Amino acid sequence: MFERVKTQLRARLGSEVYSSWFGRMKLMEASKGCVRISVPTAFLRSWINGHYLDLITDLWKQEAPDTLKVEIIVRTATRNVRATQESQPAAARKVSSRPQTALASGTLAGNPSARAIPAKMQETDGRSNILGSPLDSRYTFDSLIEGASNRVACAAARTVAESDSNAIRFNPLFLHASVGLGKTHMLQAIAAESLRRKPQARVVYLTAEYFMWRFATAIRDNNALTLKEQLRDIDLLIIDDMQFLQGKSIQNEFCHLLNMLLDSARQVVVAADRPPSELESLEPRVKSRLNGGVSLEIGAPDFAMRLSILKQRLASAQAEDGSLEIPEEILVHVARSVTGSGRELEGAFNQLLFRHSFEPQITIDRIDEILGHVCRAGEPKRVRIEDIQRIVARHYNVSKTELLSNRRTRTIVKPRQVAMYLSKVMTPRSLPEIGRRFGGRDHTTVLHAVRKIEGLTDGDRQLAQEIELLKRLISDQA
Ligand SMILES: Nc1ncnc2c1ncn2[C@@H]1O[C@H](COP(=O)(O)OP(=O)(O)OP(=O)(O)O)[C@@H](O)[C@H]1O
Repeated sequence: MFERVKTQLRARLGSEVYSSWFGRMKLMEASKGCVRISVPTAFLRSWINGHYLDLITDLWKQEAPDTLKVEIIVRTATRNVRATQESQPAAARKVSSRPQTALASGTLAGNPSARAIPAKMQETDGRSNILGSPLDSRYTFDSLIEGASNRVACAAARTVAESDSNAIRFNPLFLHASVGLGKTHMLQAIAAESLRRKPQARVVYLTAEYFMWRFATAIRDNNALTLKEQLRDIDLLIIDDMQFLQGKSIQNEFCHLLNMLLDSARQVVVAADRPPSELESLEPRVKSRLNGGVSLEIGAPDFAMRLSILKQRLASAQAEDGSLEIPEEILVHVARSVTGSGRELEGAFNQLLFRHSFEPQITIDRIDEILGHVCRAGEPKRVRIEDIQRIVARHYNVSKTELLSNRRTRTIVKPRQVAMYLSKVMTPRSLPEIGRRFGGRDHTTVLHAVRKIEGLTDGDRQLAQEIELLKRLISDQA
């Protein structure tokens, strides 16, 4: 039923709007007339509530007439955030996953409905970062552990934070890394250090989603001009999670701003989960401007870095609880076992701290049990060929039997080739294995399909977007 509602939404709103706002929706619950759909950020929740809730409710009612209510919820970080914060409309900041985050009252600039901001995030709010998101005061260069995987990026970040406007060297500075490897930490450290050195500097740190929200709200309230003038007047613009910048008109605005800042020698720093050339949803002009500076990758931390991160976490936990003792051998064991991102390490450390509070003599075996859970959570999800076939068939409105049949009509050949292509790129299965799963076809047929779709997506933007949408739908199901 959820798939049908999504198909209807896509048909009514078009692929671009659909993938911008609905691509990351997940159905959490549908019972007793109540439907709960989750999205990853408060920004998306607020936007969907404000613009599309009635439409979604109508579509559900068409599928299930006894539907009373559709509710959009945020699926992450809810443990740290009080209900009052739920009304906050913007992905104005990236909420840290630390459980001890405290809340205090305050107001986001220009955003009266955003009432609660974690206390540790308030220090620079109300200063020069007024147009942007509040900074988390824990994210500084002092707390950023340097090592082989981020040394070059750290050096560039420090140079940017320390240089004055006559000595700009890397512009724009583009940092990319997969999730949890410290992009936000590094960006906010740049903002904090710049403000520390030049308290009067106009520094703006924003997530791309917040940028979209600021513009969309300003356009709605006929304030776009004022906002543009304010943004024009800044010294350092820092944009996080660039991969989420969607929509042609917002990208045009961003492109104007980027051109204007770069041409007037103002520093711009951008981070994303991939390099500029791979940001499929970005307009070529934006990509090319972002490509014109320096692009650096942050890699996964090695053992030495992981151990340093854990030791640093322990030191700050000990600053709050002087009696806390965790033997070094345990930290070494955790650093060896949790080999993923800083965020996974943080998760492992929080688990450790929690267990330690009622099991102070915790053994390495017990830690393995606990970390088994943390490590599994960090593993990539396994995508199944059956899920790919089911989702692709539904997307193109053909049956799975038709997809696997020998019929050669165009309306079936294309979905079949797309499904084979996705099976190749999203699973570790070999070409012969994929052929077998597609009604006993030869591996050369699968190879032909893969090449055909690869060739088509190069020139056909709509197909490329369709493939991206399908990838997301499939990953969400995995
Ligand atoms: N080198 C590091 N030193 C200290 N802490 C780190 C380092 N790398 C990551 N972390 C910590 O790991 C957590 C996740 O980092 P952060 O949020 O900056 O990652 P990200 O790359 O922005 O993730 P996402 O792609 O999900 O936005 C943070 O608490 C951060 O402080």
